[in-house]
Amino acid sequence: MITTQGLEKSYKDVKALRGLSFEAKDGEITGLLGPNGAGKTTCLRSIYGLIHADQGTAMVDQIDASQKPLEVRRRIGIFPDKFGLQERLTAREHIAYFAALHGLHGKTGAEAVQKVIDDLGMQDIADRKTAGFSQGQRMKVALGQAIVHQPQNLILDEPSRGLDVMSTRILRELLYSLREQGRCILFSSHVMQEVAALCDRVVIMVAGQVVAEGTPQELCERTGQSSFEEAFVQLIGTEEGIML
Ligand SMILES: Nc1ncnc2c1ncn2[C@@H]1O[C@H](COP(=O)(O)OP(=O)(O)OP(=O)(O)O)[C@@H](O)[C@H]1O
Repeated sequence: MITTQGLEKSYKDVKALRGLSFEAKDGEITGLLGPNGAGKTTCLRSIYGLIHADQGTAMVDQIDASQKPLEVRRRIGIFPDKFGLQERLTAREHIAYFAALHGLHGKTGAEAVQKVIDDLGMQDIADRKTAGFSQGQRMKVALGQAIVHQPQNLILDEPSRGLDVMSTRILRELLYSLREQGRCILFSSHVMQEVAALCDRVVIMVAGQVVAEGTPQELCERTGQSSFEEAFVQLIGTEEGIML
């Protein structure tokens, strides 16, 4: 579970976060939706302990990210937006490297890697060098690296940016299965359709603050709109910086 309470962060005279409070629950996919510059990346970085908020707290499984960043990082998997793979290494070696970074060595490490390979259905590609991998296969390797230490929480910053249709579908199925396992999945996006299709709950943020949150259906009902797109435009007051 991830919660932020009153997060504030300024970069010189730019106020990126202005008292941001929201919750992403276990067993749910929560989408952080907002236009460019809304503060989504700053929020995710505060949760991961990469930046210190000026005020407020980011908690992961009830642990304060600014006070115990290492403990928090053990509980989070980060899905990168670029899959930088070494072509000479196999998929298994890529994932084993991340297992080792998390202190999983020897038999424990090998078992952790095998579990991820099985969970992600990667048996057929596990021992191939990654040179020539399709985008979907590369994405699975990246996700394997993110979850090899079995984190309770998964964070994705703009996950489908640049993904082809097939890879987007694979990612969606993988996220659904992680949700089934009771994990907390938080992702940021400015692509409305993606959020509406994928998320159980949506947190809409503008200029560093939450302006609305709820299920896509609740947000439609609250605004009296039949489409999430119209509801969203009404809630944030503009269409700028948002992709359909
Ligand atoms: N390192 C930095 N130095 C100065 N200003 C920054 C820095 N990082 C972010 N900002 C500013 O803080 C605000 C929020 O940026 P942030 O990247 O968190 O937003 P975002 O919602 O992730 O945007 P996008 O969808 O474009 O990635 C923006 O005005 C941005 O220019």
